[in-house]
Amino acid sequence: MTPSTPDLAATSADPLADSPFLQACRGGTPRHTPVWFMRQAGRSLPEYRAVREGVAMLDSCFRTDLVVEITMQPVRRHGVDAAIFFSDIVVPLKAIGVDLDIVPGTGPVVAEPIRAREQLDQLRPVEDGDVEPITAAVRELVRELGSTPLIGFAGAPFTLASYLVEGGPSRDHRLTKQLMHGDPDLWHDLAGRLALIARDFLRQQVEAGASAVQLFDSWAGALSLADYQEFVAPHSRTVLEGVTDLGVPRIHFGVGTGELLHEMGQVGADVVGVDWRVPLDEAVDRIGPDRAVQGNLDPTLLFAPTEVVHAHAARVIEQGKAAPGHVFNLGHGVLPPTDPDALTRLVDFVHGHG
Ligand SMILES: Cc1c2[nH]c(c1CCC(=O)O)Cc1[nH]c(c(CCC(=O)O)c1C)Cc1[nH]c(c(CCC(=O)O)c1C)Cc1[nH]c(c(C)c1CCC(=O)O)C2
Repeated sequence: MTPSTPDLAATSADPLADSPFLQACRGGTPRHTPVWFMRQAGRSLPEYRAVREGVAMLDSCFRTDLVVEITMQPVRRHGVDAAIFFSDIVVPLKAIGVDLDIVPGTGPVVAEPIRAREQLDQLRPVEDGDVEPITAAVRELVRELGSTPLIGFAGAPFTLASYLVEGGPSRDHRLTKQLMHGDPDLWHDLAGRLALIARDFLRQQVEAGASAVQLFDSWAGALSLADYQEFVAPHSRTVLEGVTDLGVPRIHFGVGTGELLHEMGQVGADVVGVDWRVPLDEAVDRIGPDRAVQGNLDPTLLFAPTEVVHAHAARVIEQGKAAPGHVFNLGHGVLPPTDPDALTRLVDFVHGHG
């Protein structure tokens, strides 16, 4: 290169090169502890409730303008270190034509719950055309977000299967476990199809510009370790290892997964999300020293006085130092009645403290 040639590396510099979130995911020590919140976009924000007025949840997920606006809202308001793409775990199922809806106050409800082999054919692969408004939103968001990374996500096979088999949210996942143990071949076919759907949905988001992914196995904590290993781990591995070549950090999270943390780290995760039940230093002992962690302030603590929230947050940051990288988050999603100012104060505290 002659001295007069512009330095290409400098002119096309990667705006995400200094991202504290990406550095922590990769096991580095960024300038401050990065923080984002599961469900940061949503009902805790008055600006969210305003734009969602009169628009059904699933319709909003297929409207590029709304996805972009809703994803940006918490980034503008709280100054979090990552955006999470506004969508839902059932969106790829809706996109391939599964008859389901998201009922306010309940969650996903499936018109014809899956109980028999003949019903599996509807679970075909997600093609690019099925999710065009969504990938368009990802492309637009990545431009608008600049130096803030975008996290893409999908629901893991077990959590998706639970909604499809039960027909809606379930406390005990009875029918799902009945299928697993009563007809293991059908279970593995179902979970295998869901794994390909989740994998392809993640790939589509990353190819459109998302710079990390999170696989939500929210309800995996309902399983014993033995059942997780036999019936779930191989399928979650298909999803996470199916995006390895894209080179983005992979976060894997579930609720009540204290007994599964090690295994969840072994199915292709770079970062293991931990709920509030297990202190992060103890979680690191279980997961092993070669994974970053994400978590884990109890979301209900945000209803406590600020000094109590911050004392607990300081403890989370301290305990997170046991891991090679720590992304601060809640132990599960933001609860809708949370005061958004409490979230903004928490972001400022984490940035000033870590
Ligand atoms: C289990 C699960 C679902 N959806 C999701 C999970 C995994 C995460 C978790 O464990 O919480 C994932 C999800 N759903 C939503 C996001 C948005 C991104 C973000 O985190 O900010 C994410 C990451 C939006 C949403 N998804 C949903 C809402 C609320 C709908 C509304 O605003 O009317 C939002 C903002 C609906 C939904 N969808 C689901 C539930 C249980 C609900 C709540 C039902 C209710 O209480 O009304 C299924």
